[in-house]
Amino acid sequence: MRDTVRRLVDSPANGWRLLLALAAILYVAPLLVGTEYRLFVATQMGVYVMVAIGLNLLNGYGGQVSLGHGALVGIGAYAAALAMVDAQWSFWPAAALAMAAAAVVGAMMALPALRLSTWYFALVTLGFAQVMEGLMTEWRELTHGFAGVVGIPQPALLGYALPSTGLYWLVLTLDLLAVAAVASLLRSRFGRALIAVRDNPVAATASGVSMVWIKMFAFVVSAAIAGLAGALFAVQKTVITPEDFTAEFSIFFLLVVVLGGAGRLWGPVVGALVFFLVPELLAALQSWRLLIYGAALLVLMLYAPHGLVGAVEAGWKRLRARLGLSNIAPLPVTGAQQDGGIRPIDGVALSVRGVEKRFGGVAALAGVSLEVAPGTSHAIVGPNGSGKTTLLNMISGFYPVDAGAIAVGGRSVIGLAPHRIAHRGVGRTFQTPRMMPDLTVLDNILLGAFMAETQGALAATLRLPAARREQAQSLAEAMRYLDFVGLRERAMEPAGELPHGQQRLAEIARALVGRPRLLLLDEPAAGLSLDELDRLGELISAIRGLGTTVVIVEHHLELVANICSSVTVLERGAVLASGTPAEVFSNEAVISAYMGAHVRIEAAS
Ligand SMILES: Nc1ncnc2c1ncn2[C@@H]1O[C@H](COP(=O)(O)OP(=O)(O)OP(=O)(O)O)[C@@H](O)[C@H]1O
Repeated sequence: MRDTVRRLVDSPANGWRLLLALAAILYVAPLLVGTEYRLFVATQMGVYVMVAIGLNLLNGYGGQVSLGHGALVGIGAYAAALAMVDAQWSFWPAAALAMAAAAVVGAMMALPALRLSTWYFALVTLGFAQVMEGLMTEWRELTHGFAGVVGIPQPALLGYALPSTGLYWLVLTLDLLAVAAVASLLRSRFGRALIAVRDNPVAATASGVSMVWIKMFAFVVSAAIAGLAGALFAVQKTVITPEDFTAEFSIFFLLVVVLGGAGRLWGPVVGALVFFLVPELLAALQSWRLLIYGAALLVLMLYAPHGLVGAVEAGWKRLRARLGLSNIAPLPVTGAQQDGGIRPIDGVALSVRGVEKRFGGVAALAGVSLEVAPGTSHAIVGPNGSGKTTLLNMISGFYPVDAGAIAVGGRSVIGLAPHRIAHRGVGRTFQTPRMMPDLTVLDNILLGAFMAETQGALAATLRLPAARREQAQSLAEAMRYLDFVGLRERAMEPAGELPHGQQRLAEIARALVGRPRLLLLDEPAAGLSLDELDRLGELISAIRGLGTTVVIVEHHLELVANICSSVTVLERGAVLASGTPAEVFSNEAVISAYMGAHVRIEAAS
């Protein structure tokens, strides 16, 4: 018995079979048990699923809360209805117009997202939804005011008007296509960037992702999906009025996403199903409905924060563990696909001249200068608080420069945003590793390939051959760098489960996948065991061997002496000494200001 269950649970093909069987049931159900009323409810649910799929992309995967999606559905619905009724368009061009109109309005709505924090932004979207509702009522010449748009015709396919079963099938098909499209978008660099912006914006930016751009992208795609749902909403209801698109309507979609499981592919489907079926089943308890909803949501938030799908996933993992099955997915690449070594990198020079930075009354840097030749490794050392990390943050654009000049490869990077500096070939790691703990190590590393990939979002979503080829290349490249840092065996484990030292190595691998011409490492040896320290030394030498210029902030002076050809010592934001490790570490001023203290620190720890 246990073996049978084990076999059933362990076959990935069974998951697909189940999915196909469910889809087949959904397609044939109207022929077997369909009544007009049931078809109406099922189609409406399908339309709502569509909105929730789009909102899940934005909210679940992108971490942006929109309380205005109901209004975007309204815009799609009005655009399609007016085009079909007043301008006699057929359904498909009207649906395209609905998507475009919602996308444009969505982009306008997203503009504040670029400046505001999540919850302020949510409030802005709510306000926006109210304004849109007002416009739908007041702009009578266009929207027909309170009366709304009536007599919206049925969509036609190849010249034949679809009966209600046909509309149900159309919505079902579009829902399945939308899930598939979101799934393949999520597997691409766009999806990885979106999730990274949600989970670790600093890592995303350092990997070359523009926060502004990716948030805008998510909002526009999500709005376009809401627009398409709006067009379907209009043809299904045949009459639309401003009252259909109230603020509660918007909040409803957010609840569907949260209930089903934000950031879970099938979350919106399950959420909408429960929101629709429960009232049907609870018809006898109609007056208690809101109370039951509220209580259910509270319980869910407390005990299943990842929604119903999240709870099922957790249960599934427990079941697999109990059956002695691994929850770690197999590696998606074979050794053969990984063939081909790591290509050399063309390192660039770094020049820092008279750089200053103040934080209130503290002068973190007071006129620091240093030069690093291409392809060499340079260390920045100094007592705690001497300004080392601040300098790295300024070279990589995370802090603006108060005064002075910084050039990478002879070109100034002053005033550039961090993601733009990353595009100039500057990669970095952080004092505390910036990993996305719930993603696999491999997915974390793949974020580094963001800049190397060039395929557009549409090509990635449609999985065109060129996009698939590029993704396969990135995967192979990521695996090569995981091998390089010695983490191949742990590629499919959640990054958060790696010990601290390995997270550091993984972060270096991520930076390397971006093929940095200048690599900034912030205290890579902190917290490493002696073995790991040896490995790190070899690794940094190997990285320099690739050709990359390496700048390393480090307290571990033996490591510095072994791997760096030049050193700058900072003290209280100024350069105390610079030269070869031998020169610097025998300098009296350095010994008394730093190394003495350092030796004391080491002795104490
Ligand atoms: N974001 C910030 N806001 C205010 N002060 C800051 C900020 N970042 C750094 N500082 C201050 O600037 C000075 C230099 O800090 P920094 O982190 O660059 O030193 P560090 O040499 O990297 O030290 P450590 O070896 O401890 O990492 C310190 O006095 C610190 O308190």
